[in-house]
Order: sequence, then C-alpha cells, then structure tokens
Amino acid sequence: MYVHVNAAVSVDGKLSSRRREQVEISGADDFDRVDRIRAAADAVLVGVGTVLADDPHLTLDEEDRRVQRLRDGRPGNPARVVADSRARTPTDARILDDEATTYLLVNDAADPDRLDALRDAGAEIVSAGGDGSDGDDTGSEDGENAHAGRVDLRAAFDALEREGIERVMVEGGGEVIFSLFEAGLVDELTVYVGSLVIGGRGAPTLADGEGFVDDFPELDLTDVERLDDGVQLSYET
Ligand SMILES: NC(=O)C1=CN([C@@H]2O[C@H](COP(=O)(O)OP(=O)(O)OC[C@H]3O[C@@H](n4cnc5c(N)ncnc54)[C@H](O)[C@@H]3O)[C@@H](O)[C@H]2O)C=CC1
Ligand SMILES: Nc1nc(O)c(N)c(N[C@@H]2O[C@H](COP(=O)(O)O)[C@@H](O)[C@H]2O)n1
Repeated sequence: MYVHVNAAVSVDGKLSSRRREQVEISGADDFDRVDRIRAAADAVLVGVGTVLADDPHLTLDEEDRRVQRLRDGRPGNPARVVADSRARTPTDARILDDEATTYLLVNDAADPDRLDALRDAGAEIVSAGGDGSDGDDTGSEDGENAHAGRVDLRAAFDALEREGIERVMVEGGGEVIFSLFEAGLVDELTVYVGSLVIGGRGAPTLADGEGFVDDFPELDLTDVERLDDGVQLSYET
C-alpha cells in the first residue's frame, strides 16, 4: 500500500481548535491541491474523530477529475475509509451516501447490532484487530495499553489491498496520523502551513497519540511552495 498523508496545520502545528471544530486553515488553491491528491488515490482515509468533528464528504469537488477517473475505468470517486474501532460513525454521516464505497475499519468486538445498522446505512465493514476497547482512555505515561482496541492499520491495509486499493490518501486526524508514523506506514507527507496561530494544549496537532520519545521518524524535505497565504511542504519518508 502506498500511503500519502496530507493535512493543513496552523503555524503552531494545530489541525483545529480545542473545540475540535473544522477551522479554515488553507484556501482555494490548497483545496484544489487536496482534490488532485484525492483524484490520484484509490481511497481516502480518516479517523472516526474526524468524522464526528467535521462530518466530511471526502469525494472529488472537480467534475472533470471524476470524469477522467471513469474514463480510466476507475470509480468516479475514491473509496472512503474510516478507522472506527467501536463503530461510532453516525448512520447519517455524509460519508455513508452512495457517491462512493465506504469501508469502516472496526475491531473484533464492535457491537454486532451497530454493525448491522451501519451496513444498512451503506457501509462495508472490515474487521481489523483490537480487543474491544477503543484505546482512547487507556494510554499511560509509558504507552502501556495505549494501543488497546485500536484498529491494526497494517492488517486493515492488507484487507483493503484485497479489495483492489493500492494507494491511500490519509486526511487525518492527529491520532490516526501518529499511528501511521508509529507503524512505519507513511510513504509521503504533504502539509499546508497556514498563517495563523490556533494554540491550546488540548487542540489536535498533526501527530498526537502518545508521541515519540526516541527513534523519531525522520523525513526528506522534497519541496517547498508558497500557496494561498501559507506554505506547502512536501516530504518523503
Ligand atoms: N486541518 C486538517 O487538515 C484536518 C483537521 N482535522 C481535525 O482533526 C480533529 C480530529 O482528529 P483526532 O481527534 O486526532 O481524531 P482522528 O480522526 O485521528 O480519529 C481518532 C480515532 O480513530 C479511532 N482509531 C481506530 N484505530 C486507530 C488507530 N490505529 N490509531 C488511531 N486512532 C484509531 C479511535 O477511535 C480514535 O479515537 C478534528 O478536530 C478535525 O477537525 C482532521 C482532518 C484534517
Ligand atoms: N486541506 C485542508 N485545509 C483546511 O483548511 C481544512 N480545514 C481541512 N480540513 C479537512 O478537509 C476535509 C473536508 O472534506 P470535505 O470537503 O467535506 O470532503 C476534512 O477531512 C477536514 O478535516 N483540510
């Protein structure tokens, strides 16, 4: 699986405010760039925290790009994928409409009734590891139990590859992005740095999780570009 992580952050590295509501960090040029990356991907992945906070749609904005994908024999929109251990995606979430296939990556102990309701709402369920908890409240200072119940992203990617998904774009949020770096699954990172300060120790950052204390993932800076009122940074791992 080729994994391209993309996000927009404030100059202090925040993905949104402490209220976890969507903040307009970038502008039209960046959203067009995001649309191009989506168009090149087989699937767009987010964590359930992003679904609950933003209710994103994750489809292509530009009709021309959808038409080109169809001409190439691909689905008009990339598939949508949510890392959602406990199946918390609301059944009326925008990602469950019929504009693209939507996979929910759940852990083995997600409530079967909840899974049936989500299947009825249009989701494809992929069971991918975990022990029944979500891992949200189990992290300790040294990381003990910090992964409890989290979707095993490597196993999930293997399952998605069996569905023909070979290139995934990850749009966030900070918990999922950290897990991907921790698992060594990131191939490419693009970050738009907007010219604003959000602040707040509880506001989500590009990579949250437990954080690294050593063996920090190092990146190769491949490009720097001025875009909208900010800067676009491109990295490879
Ligand atoms: N500025 C930007 O580009 C973006 C900003 N955001 C913002 O990020 C915030 C949401 O981010 P987060 O709260 O960090 O949530 P998240 O979107 O990273 O989802 C985290 C949740 O995913 C589930 N999960 C399942 N398996 C997991 C695994 N292996 N690793 C990590 N999580 C796993 C857990 O329930 C966990 O609580 C919102 O405020 C949203 O607005 C989100 C996407 C893009
Ligand atoms: N690239 C970018 N710039 C910003 O300023 C943002 N606030 C975000 N947020 C993410 O964009 C996605 C919106 O998806 P839809 O337009 O609903 O398809 C979602 O993942 C936001 O968290 N991104």
